[in-house]
Amino acid sequence: MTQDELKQAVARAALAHVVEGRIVGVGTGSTANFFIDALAGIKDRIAGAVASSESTRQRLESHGIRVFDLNEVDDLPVYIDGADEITVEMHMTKGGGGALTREKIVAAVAQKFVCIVDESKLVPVLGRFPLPVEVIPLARAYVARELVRLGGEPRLREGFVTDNGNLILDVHGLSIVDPEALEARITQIAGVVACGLFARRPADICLLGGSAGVRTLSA
Ligand SMILES: O=C[C@H](O)[C@H](O)[C@H](O)COP(=O)(O)O
Repeated sequence: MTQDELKQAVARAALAHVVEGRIVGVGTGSTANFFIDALAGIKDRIAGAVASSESTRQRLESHGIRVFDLNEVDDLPVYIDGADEITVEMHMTKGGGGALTREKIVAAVAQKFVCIVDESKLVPVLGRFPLPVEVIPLARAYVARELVRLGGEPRLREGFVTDNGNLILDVHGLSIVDPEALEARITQIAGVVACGLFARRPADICLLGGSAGVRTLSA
């Protein structure tokens, strides 16, 4: 199977976690896009969706799925999204598409986070994928210096502006031995909006697509 076929398989499997008659939280990226396309097939059985990015909002709406503002939603049973890396502890690196901040907010509201990935994303330790950090433009240089002090090599994502009007520093070479501590440490730097580590709010389950089919993992 190709990587896209594996992504499609986990996206379809995620439909089983959508709660009928309720709003579903929807992530961003190529795997989430396959999920949106699958969700269109059951759109009459859900109340609508909340989107973690403008691109996701547009894709949902193009399928005729009603998109709610998160501020209108006080109870979200499930959030479904991809990841750039995930461990068996359900810790993730996210933000390859630059949507990490809104993803983190929607994930925080949701009762359950279902991560959908192909098997190439499962890693023993996070860190091969550069860690995205969203920063306020004014703080770019300061935050970059602080990230160097933490042992990383931050690189500005050239020509990219987030949905929130901010910049992304992709941090290479970090040793992520304690993801929760590092997430807290980076988030505390003045000017950081969010860091792409999802360890303090890990996934609840992971649907992992491989050549033998879709496996369900949980911590
Ligand atoms: O900002 C983007 C998100 O965190 C994505 O969920 C992540 O980059 C994975 O994307 P893809 O499914 O395209 O590999």
